[in-house]
Amino acid sequence: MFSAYRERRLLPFLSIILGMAAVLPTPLHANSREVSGMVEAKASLPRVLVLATGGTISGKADTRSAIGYNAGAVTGEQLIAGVPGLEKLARLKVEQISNIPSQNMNSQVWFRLAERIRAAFEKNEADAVVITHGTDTMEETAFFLDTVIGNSKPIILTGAMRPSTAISADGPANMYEAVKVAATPQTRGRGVLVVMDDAIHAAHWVSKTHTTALETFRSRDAGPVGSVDPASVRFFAPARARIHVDLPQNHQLPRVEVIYAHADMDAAQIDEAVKTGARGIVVAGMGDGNVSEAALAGLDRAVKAGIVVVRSSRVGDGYVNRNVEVDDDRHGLVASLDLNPQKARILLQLLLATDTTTPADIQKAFGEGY
Ligand SMILES: NC(=O)C[C@H](N)C(=O)O
Repeated sequence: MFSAYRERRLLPFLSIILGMAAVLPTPLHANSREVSGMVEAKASLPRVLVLATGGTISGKADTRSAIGYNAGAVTGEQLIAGVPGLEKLARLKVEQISNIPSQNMNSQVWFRLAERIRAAFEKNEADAVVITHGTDTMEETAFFLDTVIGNSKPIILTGAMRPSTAISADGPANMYEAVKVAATPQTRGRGVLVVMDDAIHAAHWVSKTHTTALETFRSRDAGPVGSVDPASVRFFAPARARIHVDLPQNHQLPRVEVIYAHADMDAAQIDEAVKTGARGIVVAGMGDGNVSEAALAGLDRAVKAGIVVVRSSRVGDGYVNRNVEVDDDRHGLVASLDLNPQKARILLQLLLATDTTTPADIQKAFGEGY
């Protein structure tokens, strides 16, 4: 409900206390919590529902080593309390959906998120949603939600590369910018976005590209769709048409394997996927989605067994187009165009789960070219 949003009463003696807060030698986080708690969020501000799922943004140092930490150790509520100024951007309500490192992200959490967001928008409980998330699988959650939620209200994912206890933790700045983008009217109708390190990325194109750097998210080919700084939000690319698939009603996704191609590749993993009951295979192919002759023969066996095979690429940029080096028509294969293997897997899972099963129809959903 509206009243449940973080609206804090303006305390008497605000200016005196704020002045004290500025000179007291309290730690930054405790100080920020105090200050933000004393400033009332205006009723005219947009309502942003924060859904916390875990990740390094909720990480805390662990004594096992100088750099060790556990992701998903701080709650969403604590996280918000450490970001001064949010109350000037939006009225926030925080809910904890999970508290896991995103290497453990799974379809149950995806369905929980999708249902919660759908309900919040349908019942007009929120004007936008911000999801705090680990960075390892952020692009996958973003793409899943972008595909199943048709609403034009903003949905922003953000996270951090450094845990909350690190020197120069990036979580608070990313959180601030995510709420700023969520609260900006121009963000409507742009699908699910990832806001990290001053950049705004579309779910379709964004990928994590560096193991540890703050500047890890990159959008393939054309780059980010916008930028954000403490003063402004700017979009410099038009909104992309979204692929839409209905949320499967039974909340189940079929098994789809991603198989990574390499020199000297045989068909062992492909045959194993067929034997163990995969409904689909996505190949992270070499270059333009290529595989060896031996692997292609394995893919032929998979297609004959009724498994849908999508060719994607292990290369980070460019399109995998139909019938270039591989005769997709003859082999009955689908080309992923600009979806990377992990996102192609999600789209194939959703299509199979909603009874789109022929390679021709699946190719249509992936797109047939621009
Ligand atoms: N920076 C991060 O968030 C990495 C962490 N492993 C996660 O994805 O939860």
